[in-house]
Amino acid sequence: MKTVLSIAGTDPTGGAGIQTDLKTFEAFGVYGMAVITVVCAQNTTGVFGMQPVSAELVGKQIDCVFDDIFPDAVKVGMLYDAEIIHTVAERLKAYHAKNIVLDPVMMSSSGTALLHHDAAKVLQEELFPLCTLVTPNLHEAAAVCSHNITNREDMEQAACEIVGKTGGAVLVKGGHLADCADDLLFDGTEMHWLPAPRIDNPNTHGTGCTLSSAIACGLAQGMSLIGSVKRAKRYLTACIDFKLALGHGSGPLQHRIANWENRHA
Ligand SMILES: Nc1ncnc2c1ncn2[C@@H]1O[C@H](COP(=O)(O)OP(=O)(O)O)[C@@H](O)[C@H]1O
Ligand SMILES: Cc1ncc(COP(=O)(O)O)c(N)n1
Repeated sequence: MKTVLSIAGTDPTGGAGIQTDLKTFEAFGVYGMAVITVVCAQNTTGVFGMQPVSAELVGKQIDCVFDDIFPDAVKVGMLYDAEIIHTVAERLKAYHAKNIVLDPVMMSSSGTALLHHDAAKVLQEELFPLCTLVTPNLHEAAAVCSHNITNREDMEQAACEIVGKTGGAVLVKGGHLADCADDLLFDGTEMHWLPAPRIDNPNTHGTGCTLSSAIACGLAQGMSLIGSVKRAKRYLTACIDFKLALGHGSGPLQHRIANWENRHA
C-alpha cells in the first residue's frame, strides 16, 4: 500500500485543506495521513477564524508519522506562520522525506490571508529547496517573483525565475487566467504546457489543494513528475466539471468521479 501524508490546515465544510486532501488520496487508492497545522473556521463563503497548532505539536505530529509509517510522498499546504514553516522544513529534512509537493498557500479564494506577511520569505528559503514540486497560482508566483503575471508569457518567465531559486520543479497554475485554465510545468529543462478549457463553474473551492494532493499520489505510486501532473490535472478537471453545487459561496468539488481516467483534458 502506498502512503501519502498531507501537512496542512483544516476546512470543516470539507472543501479545502486536510479534508479535501484525504478525499483525494482515497480517490487514488493510496493510504492517507494528515498533520494539522492550523484549525480554520471557514466555509464556502469565507474564513471566520484561525487557530494555529503550536509548532512543537506540529513537529510531534510529524514525528508520529515518520517514526511509524514513512510516507511515499508528502503534500504540504497551509502553514500559517514562520515558526510552523521552520519546524516542517527541519523535520522533512531530518527524515529525508521524499516526493514533497508544496502548494504555497498564501490567500484563500475569498480573500483572507492564510500566511503571515513575514513568512513568505521563510517559505521560499527553507521549504522550496526541499521540494520535488512547488505549485503556485498566479498570485503566489507573482509574490515570489515580485511582478504581475497575467498571461502565458509571464507564466514562462515566472517558472524560470522560480526554478532558478529552488532547483526543483514548478507548476504555475493558470486557474486565474482570463480565458483558459492552462497550467505550466517547468522542471528546469523542459516547459510542458497542460492546456485545459475554463469550465463555467463558480464552485472551485479547494482546486489547488486537490491538484497538489493528486500529484503527490502519482509520485507515491512511482509515476514520473510529468505523468503525475497530467493525471492529476485530468482528475481535477473532471472534479470541477461534475458541477457539484453545495453551500452559499464558492462551493467544494466532487471527488468521486466515474471514468475520469478516460477523459482528455
Ligand atoms: N474554472 C476552471 N476551469 C478549469 N480548471 C480550473 C478552473 N479554475 C481553476 N482551475 C484549475 O484548478 C487548478 C488550481 O488552480 P488555481 O485556481 O490557479 O489555484 P488555487 O486553487 O491555488 O488558487 C489549476 O489546475 C487550474 O488550472
Ligand atoms: C486549510 C486551507 N488550505 C488552503 C486553502 C485555499 O483554498 P482556496 O484557494 O480554494 O480557498 C483554504 N481555503 N484553506
